[in-house]
Amino acid sequence: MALIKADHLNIKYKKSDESVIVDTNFSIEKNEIFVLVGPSGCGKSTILQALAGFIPASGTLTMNDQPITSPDWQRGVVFQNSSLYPWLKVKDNVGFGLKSRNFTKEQISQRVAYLLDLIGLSDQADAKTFELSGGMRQRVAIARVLANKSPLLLMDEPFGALDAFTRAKMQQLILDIWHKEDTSIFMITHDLNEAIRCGNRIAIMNSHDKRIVEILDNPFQNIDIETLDDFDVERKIDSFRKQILEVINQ
Ligand SMILES: Nc1ncnc2c1ncn2[C@@H]1O[C@H](COP(=O)(O)OP(=O)(O)OP(=O)(O)O)[C@@H](O)[C@H]1O
Repeated sequence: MALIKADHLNIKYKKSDESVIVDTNFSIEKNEIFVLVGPSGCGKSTILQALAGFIPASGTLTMNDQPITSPDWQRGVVFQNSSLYPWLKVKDNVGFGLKSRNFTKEQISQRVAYLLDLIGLSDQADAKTFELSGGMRQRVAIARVLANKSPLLLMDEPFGALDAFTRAKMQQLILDIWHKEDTSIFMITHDLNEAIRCGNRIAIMNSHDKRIVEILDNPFQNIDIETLDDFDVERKIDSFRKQILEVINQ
């Protein structure tokens, strides 16, 4: 059974007459990284918001066969500029969501310590978030969502505001987390190299169809394109990138 199922999905914003998403179909399997790419304004974030339960959609949209009707901890969201609680220490930001659920103090502090180690910020546990760099803040935002053990992470351009070097490190971090944690990921990116490095499957939208028009299996997941020096593989990746671009520009 697919984790997420979207059948004949339509999404329309309240104050608008026209649907932004029309009759789209896709599923997200358990433990997959599903990446969505497409031109600016095509409706990627709109799909993510419906998945999060922030906005209503018509058609079928289910998680584990249950309709998605409102936000809940089962779907954790990371935005490009996720806001943290500036008055709380790093460790309290990470553990914040757990306090409202039935966990003991001991369980919370164990989970927080594990996550800080996972994101490489154990030394910053007592720092305030404004003392951190952009990349560090984004790592805390990811850990805060992971703390809930959400079966699905929804990431909207999570590394869009970071420099290329930090971005590459964050992509590796996401892959490491994905290997260690029992989670699935829906990620939006503008960066095709990022899509090819991280996605198991790459879903593609163009600027006019208002739906996902193609979903490709990615044979190159986990390959660090930036440091690749195998000419033959590089050529194949280049042709895969062109294949994606052709669909985007259809
Ligand atoms: N709250 C809203 N109310 C009305 N229309 C909206 C709202 N949010 C987005 N839209 C419209 O929906 C369309 C899709 O926007 P969306 O943000 O989903 O695109 P996107 O593919 O994520 O774009 P980008 O890559 O630039 O972030 C756009 O035409 C946008 O103007």
